Amino acid sequence: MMNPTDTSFDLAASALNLLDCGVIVLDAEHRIVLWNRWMVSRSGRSAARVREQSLFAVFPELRGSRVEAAVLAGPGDGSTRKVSNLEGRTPFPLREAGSFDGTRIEQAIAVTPFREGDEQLCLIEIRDVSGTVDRERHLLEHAESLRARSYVDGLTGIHNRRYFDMTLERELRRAHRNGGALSLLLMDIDSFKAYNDHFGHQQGDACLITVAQALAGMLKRPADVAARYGGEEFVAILPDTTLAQAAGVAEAIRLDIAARALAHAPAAVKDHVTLSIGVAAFGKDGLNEAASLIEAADQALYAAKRGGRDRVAVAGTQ
Ligand SMILES: Nc1nc2c(ncn2[C@@H]2O[C@H](COP(=O)(O)OP(=O)(O)OP(=O)(O)O)[C@@H](O)[C@H]2O)c(=O)[nH]1
Repeated sequence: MMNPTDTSFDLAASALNLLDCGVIVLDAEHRIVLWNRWMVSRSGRSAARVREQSLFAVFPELRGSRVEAAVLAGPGDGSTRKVSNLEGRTPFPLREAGSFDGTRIEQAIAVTPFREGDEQLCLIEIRDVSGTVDRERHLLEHAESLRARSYVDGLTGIHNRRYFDMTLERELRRAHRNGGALSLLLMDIDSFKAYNDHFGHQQGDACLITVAQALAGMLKRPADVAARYGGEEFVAILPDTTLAQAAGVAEAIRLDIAARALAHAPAAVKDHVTLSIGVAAFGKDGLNEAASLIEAADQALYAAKRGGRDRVAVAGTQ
């Protein structure tokens, strides 16, 4: 060991106390021989109080932890063992300086056995990584919220086209595998240009929100998906639903929107807001690809428009 009268020893002791991390040195019996000031302020225990005591008597909760395992493992190849990421990040009951009942600081811990002369010692370094962990958590939450928002239509709050495309591909694969039914509704607000021209674009937006929310509310099964397809067009994916059942759902939606009696422009076909709906189903006439299924629903929608609007048309029946 160093000579305590050596000035380099004093220098080392001062530097140790200035370090922005906890430093503990244990002897071969795991008794604390060194405990720097960082440890004093974060643990509320002075060096005099803990010196010569076993680390596991000072912190009984370390028993059975990976910190204990790393310490007990002895010198091994003399390499440093990083233990903090292998278990919770707060193995030591340490809190911010001056706060003895606050939350524990998050810790990165390194355990390094070493020899000094004949003595077997063990260095434990503890770093406060609370800021990093907070930033990490914040970034994760931010990424999650961005991901969620990238699937939501900014105006209406229901799913967007991107989510629809992804879900349709997935549901088509599932229907292929299980030989199950899958139907698609393509819905368009009738004479919406006239609505905008008469009431203004802002009220047009409010109308889109009302219709979108009504649609989403009408679809009761958890696997059903309502999305804004673009402009004043909406779409619904109905898994495990046959063409005939989907036609029934479409008719219920049409009636629900009409029953809301939302005033329409004088130039519109009806005096209230109405929907035209095209229905198509997977499997019928080889409609087993997203593009052909959408095309079939679109043609049915066009037939509904041609037929006078405010109606449901089913693919393959016009
Ligand atoms: N307010 C508002 N209007 C939109 C939005 N997206 C599309 N539109 C309008 O929706 C109208 C759609 O008009 P058209 O495609 O001509 O169809 P339509 O007037 O609904 O007539 P039919 O579909 O044939 O019954 C256009 O005037 C678009 O400007 C939007 O986000 N907000």
